[in-house]
Amino acid sequence: MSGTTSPVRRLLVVTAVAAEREAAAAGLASALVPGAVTTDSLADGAPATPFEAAATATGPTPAPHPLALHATVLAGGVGPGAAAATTAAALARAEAAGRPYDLVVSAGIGGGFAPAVPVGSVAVASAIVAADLGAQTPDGFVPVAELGFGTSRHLPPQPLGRTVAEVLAAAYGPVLTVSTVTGSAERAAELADRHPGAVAEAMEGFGVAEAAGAAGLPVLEIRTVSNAVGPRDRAAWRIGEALEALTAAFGKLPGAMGVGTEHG
Ligand SMILES: O=C(O)c1cccc(C(=O)CC[C@H]2O[C@@H](n3cnc4c(=O)[nH]cnc43)[C@H](O)[C@@H]2O)c1
Repeated sequence: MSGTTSPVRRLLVVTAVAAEREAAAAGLASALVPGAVTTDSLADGAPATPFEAAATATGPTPAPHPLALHATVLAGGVGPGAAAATTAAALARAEAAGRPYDLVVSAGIGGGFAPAVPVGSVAVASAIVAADLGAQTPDGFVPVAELGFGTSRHLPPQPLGRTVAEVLAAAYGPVLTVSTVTGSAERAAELADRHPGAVAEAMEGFGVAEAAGAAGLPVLEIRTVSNAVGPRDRAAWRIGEALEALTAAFGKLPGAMGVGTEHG
């Protein structure tokens, strides 16, 4: 059961930076058979490589079952533009190779809306929202969709999105994509006011979702919280804690999708 229209056999996970990629890949590798996880970095032109889990099992390596889940974890760069470009390139490359993806996940660390979503917790998107794409007017911000151009949000497939949130014990609500990290209490309050129930903000989700949508693919966003959305205090970001939470979350993801751990 995947919650998408067909079973997920090939998964593309898009993070921003290498530390996030390694954390997500380690979690997936802990849940899948050896060889089922590949890492990639279109941002620096590096080729895809099989992901080697830190603790390698001894004995013969079972071949991944042809129907098992295969995942590629990509570090696609920071911000919605880099995320959209690298995701689109990865999807096109896989399609051309005859191995198209079934599901795309935007993932990494993010800011959590306090106090509901504290540092170290997990957030799963019920909607992936372009929170600062639009126009500033004398009456306030107008989203790009209300200006008559495109969309301002993408909706993850159901019931998969909600199931993943439940299995990951995650806060479930809109995750905002911003091009500028929030740095004041006033801005945090404005975003929370404009997006009731928002659980987190980050910088790539909407870009990843635009590329997935253009390819006709479903998309999820999973964030682990390194900092509170609010006054800027970069020294207080708990990046290590958030990366550990990312590994734990991705260790649970295949089970949440109900797919792909069987050996051949
Ligand atoms: O310095 C490091 O070791 C390190 C390791 C992993 C990630 C980073 C980043 O700085 C990633 C930037 C990334 O983080 C997201 N993010 C995190 N908090 C927020 C926030 O409050 N508002 C918006 N974005 C946030 C964002 O998606 C960036 O891509 C460093």
